[in-house]
Amino acid sequence: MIRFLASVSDPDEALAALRGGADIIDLKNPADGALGGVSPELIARTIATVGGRRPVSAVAGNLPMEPDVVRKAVEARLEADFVKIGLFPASPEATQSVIEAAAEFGEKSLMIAVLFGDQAPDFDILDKLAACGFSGVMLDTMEKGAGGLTRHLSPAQLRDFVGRAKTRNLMVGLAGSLEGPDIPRLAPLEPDFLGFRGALTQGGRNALIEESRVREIAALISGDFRRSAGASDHPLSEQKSPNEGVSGDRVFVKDLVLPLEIGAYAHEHGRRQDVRFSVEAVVEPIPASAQNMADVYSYDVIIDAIKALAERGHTILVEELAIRLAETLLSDRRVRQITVRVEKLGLGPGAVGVEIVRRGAAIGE
Ligand SMILES: O=C[C@H](O)COP(=O)(O)O
Repeated sequence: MIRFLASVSDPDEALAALRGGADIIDLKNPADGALGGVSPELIARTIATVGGRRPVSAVAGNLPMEPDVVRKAVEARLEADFVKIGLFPASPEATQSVIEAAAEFGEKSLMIAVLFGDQAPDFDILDKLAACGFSGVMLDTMEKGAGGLTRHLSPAQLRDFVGRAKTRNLMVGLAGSLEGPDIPRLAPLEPDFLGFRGALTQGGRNALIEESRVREIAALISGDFRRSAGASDHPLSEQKSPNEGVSGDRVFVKDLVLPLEIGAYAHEHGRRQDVRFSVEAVVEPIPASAQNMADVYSYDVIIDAIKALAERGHTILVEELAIRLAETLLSDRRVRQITVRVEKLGLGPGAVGVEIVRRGAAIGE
């Protein structure tokens, strides 16, 4: 099970996170950089408010890699269930001495080391963390304006990190400007927790977190993305072609490209990107006497429906576009089956998207 860590700045936000379904309440001052610390007094008040309903973690702060400074900061925060200690860019010797200095607290609180995915983190340090009594390790990002974790580290690097941590019995977390669409991409790596702050607000990570947004992220994290063994709908089992059994003539529109506001990531909002539509309608056989538009199902109807879709405001998913289009076109009783392909063309690979096949009610779907 993947747990949901929500970073909050005070008791009120802690309650919003708790009500929204966060599993770990993580205290930090987001206005003070990646690991801005809050006072021990605020930690105590938040712990009292949470009242044992969830574990509370606290960051030690944005600290220089000096053993005495880090030791003092951790000592003042031991009331929290976890203390997150940032391993900021420094010489290997300085990093090692900070880890060794923290070793004395391993019995009193669970210590989580934070590495930064945008600062060329050294995963070899995990051996030292395990040897010095750390309970866990996580990745975050330091420069919050420079893109999320998945922009800085490849899927293979993230998998390597999670695997190495687990092999060393370290609890492992991933964070760093993560958004909802990152969850199904990171879930297969099976981290112990995913951490969020910016995605829980409407105006960036310094705005107040909103319970409804916490709820959305909680729902995505608890969703089951894994196929259980022996499931009858195994992808390799024999599938009937969706076109089987539907007869008729075919009217199609191929490769109509329109600029649309579409996408789930924040960077896809407020701009248009090219989307390619291809549609094939299986329709009643065209009568032999057909001579004018009244006798046929026109491809113009398809083009108009696509253009109407492009006029609407921002759409999150290509799937939604495909389904809306299929529904619109199937409302014409002459249409027996619709195949809709919707492709985004601006995301790097040639095209990414979805193709769906839907049948009219009379055909039985
Ligand atoms: O510990 C997790 C961080 O607070 C994540 O913050 P962020 O999502 O704004 O990068």
